[in-house]
Amino acid sequence: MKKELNEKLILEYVDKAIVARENAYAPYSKFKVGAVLVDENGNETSGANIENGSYGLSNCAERSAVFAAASKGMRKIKLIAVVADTTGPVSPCGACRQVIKEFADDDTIIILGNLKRDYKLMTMEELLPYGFEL
Ligand SMILES: O=c1ccn([C@H]2C[C@H](O)[C@@H](CO)O2)c(=O)[nH]1
Ligand SMILES: [Zn+2]
Repeated sequence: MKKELNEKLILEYVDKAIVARENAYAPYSKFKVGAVLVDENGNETSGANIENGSYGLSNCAERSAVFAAASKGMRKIKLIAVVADTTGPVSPCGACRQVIKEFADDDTIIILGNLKRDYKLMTMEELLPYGFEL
């Protein structure tokens, strides 16, 4: 998949994550995050962060996207793009890195971006080296 990726396509995924971010429910932190992922069949699913008045029950955008995809039967993530309104590309939390890894390969493409369309391209292995595996 990496070979087929060019800047135009990367920015298309950044833009899709920006659209997904619009559905974020973040009345407490006001920090909206969006994610879009592509599975091995080319199917796309998106997610946004969904907060709760009991703050600890809030769910990040990345996990929303992965859980939505897995609930539809998706079992292999080939690419995931994440965006937030950050100065540089957003950096996913540790919990989300581990949850993405469950359905990823070492060479799964990770696109980290922001609303200015700055982006950083990396692999799963780079995002979470030495992650937990059963
Ligand atoms: O990579 C990240 C980092 C944070 N959040 C969410 C969790 C919470 O709703 C808000 C502030 O941490 O942003 C994400 O969705 N993804
Ligand atoms: Zn997270």
